[in-house]
Amino acid sequence: MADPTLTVHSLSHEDFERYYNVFAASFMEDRREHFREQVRDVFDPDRAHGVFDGDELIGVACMLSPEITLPGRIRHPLAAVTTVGVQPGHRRRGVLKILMRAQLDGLYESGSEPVAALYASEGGLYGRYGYGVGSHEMRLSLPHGAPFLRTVEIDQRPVREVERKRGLEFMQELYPSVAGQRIGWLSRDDGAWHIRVANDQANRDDKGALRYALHPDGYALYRPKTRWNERGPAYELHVQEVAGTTPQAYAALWRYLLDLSLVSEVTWDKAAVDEPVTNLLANPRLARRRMKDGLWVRLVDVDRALRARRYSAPLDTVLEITDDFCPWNAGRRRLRIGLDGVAEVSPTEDSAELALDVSDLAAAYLGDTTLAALARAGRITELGAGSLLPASRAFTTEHAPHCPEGF
Ligand SMILES: CC(=O)SCCNC(=O)CCNC(=O)[C@H](O)C(C)(C)COP(=O)(O)OP(=O)(O)OC[C@H]1O[C@@H](n2cnc3c(N)ncnc32)[C@H](O)[C@@H]1OP(=O)(O)O
Repeated sequence: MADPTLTVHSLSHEDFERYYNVFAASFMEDRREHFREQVRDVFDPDRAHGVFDGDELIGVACMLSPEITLPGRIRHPLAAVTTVGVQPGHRRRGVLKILMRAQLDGLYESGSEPVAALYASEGGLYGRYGYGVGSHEMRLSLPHGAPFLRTVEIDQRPVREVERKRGLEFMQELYPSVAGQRIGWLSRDDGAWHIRVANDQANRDDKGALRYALHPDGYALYRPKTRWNERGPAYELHVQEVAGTTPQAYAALWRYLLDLSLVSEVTWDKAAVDEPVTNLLANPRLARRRMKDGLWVRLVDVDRALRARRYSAPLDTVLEITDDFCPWNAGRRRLRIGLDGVAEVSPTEDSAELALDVSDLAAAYLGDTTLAALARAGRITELGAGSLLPASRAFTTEHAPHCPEGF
C-alpha cells in the first residue's frame, strides 16, 4: 500500500535548488559544487518528478532525452533516467516505487519514448520495475607496450595532443558518425558534452586533467595518473573514450596510448565487452578484463520498442510476456520479422511459443544477452519445440552493445 501522506508531481524551474539538494543528500555528496551547475544545464523540469511529504520534497528522479543507437543502426529517442534519490530518513517508505510508477505511467500514457534506460547505483534495485541488464561493460587494463599482431594495419598519420577547445570541437564533429554505428551510444547535446569533459578536481579523484589525442580519423580522451616506484615511473592512463572512424585509425590511437613513455598501465573502466583492441593483441592474455552491468533497459511500451529496432534474421513467433509493473505490456504478441529485419508486432490468441518476462526482453533488446542464454538459466520457457534458437538468432547483433558514458 502506498503511503497516503506522499504525493508526486512534476517539478518547475523554481524547484531546481530543492531538487538538487535532495539528490546530493541522497548520495551524501558535498564536494562537487560545480556538479550543481552541470545538473542544472541538463535539468528538464517537465521530465523531473518529486515526491513530497506535505511540503517537503523527499525524493527526486529525472529523465534526459538523448537518442540511442539501436540494433540496425537506428537512432531512436530514449528516456534516460537519472538523478534518482531519496532523502535519508525517508527511505523504505516506497518513494522510489512512486517515482518509477510516475515515470513509466507518464511515458506510456503520453506516447513518448517506448524505451527507458539507466545506470543503477546498486544492482539489486531496478529489476523489480521490469528493467533488465541491457549492456555490460568491461574494465580493461593493458600493460605499456603490449604488442599488436604483426598483421594489424595502423594508419600512420600522426596522433597529436591538442588543447581542450580544439579537442572538444574535433570530437563534437566526429562523434555523431561514430555513435551512429555503435549500438548503445547516445547523442550528446552541449550539456552532455559539458559533463563528459568536466575537468574539476572532485570529478577525477587524483588523476590529471583530461587530455585530447587526435588522429585525422579518431580521438582518444584520457587522464594520466602520476605514480613512481623504486623502478621509476609507473603512471596509469585512464581512458575515457577512444573512437575511430576506421579500424586503422582506432589501432593508431591505441598504439599511441600503449606506447606513451612513463606509463605502465592503460585502463578503460567502461570499455565495450568486445572492445576491438583486445583483438589486436599479439598476446591476448595481456588484457585484464572485469565485467559489470552497464545500461539497464526498460521496454516501456513493448510493441513500439520491438518495432523500433532491426533484427538479424526473419522470424514468425508468438511471445507470452509477463510484466507485473506495467500490465499494459503483459499478454501474447505475434512477432513477425521480415527479410529486411523490420518487425511487426500484434496481439494474438494463437498459442505461445516462448514465455518470458519483460526484463528478459530488455536483456536481449540491444543484443547483450541472448534469449538462448536466458533459457539456459531457466528465465525463458520454450513452449513450442524448436522456437528458441530462431528467436535467439533474430535478436543477436553485429557487436555487443556499449555505452561509454554515465548519466
Ligand atoms: C538511475 C539512478 O539514478 S540510480 C541512483 C539511485 N539512488 C541512490 O542509490 C542514492 C541512495 N539511495 C537512495 O536514495 C534510496 O535508498 C533508493 C532510491 C535507492 C531507494 O529509495 P526508497 O524510497 O528507500 O525505495 P522504496 O522504499 O521505494 O523501495 C522500493 C523497493 O526497493 C527495495 N530497495 C530499496 N533500497 C534498496 C537497496 N539499496 N538495495 C536493494 N533493494 C532496495 C525495497 O526493499 C523495496 O522493495 P519491494 O518493492 O520489493 O518491497
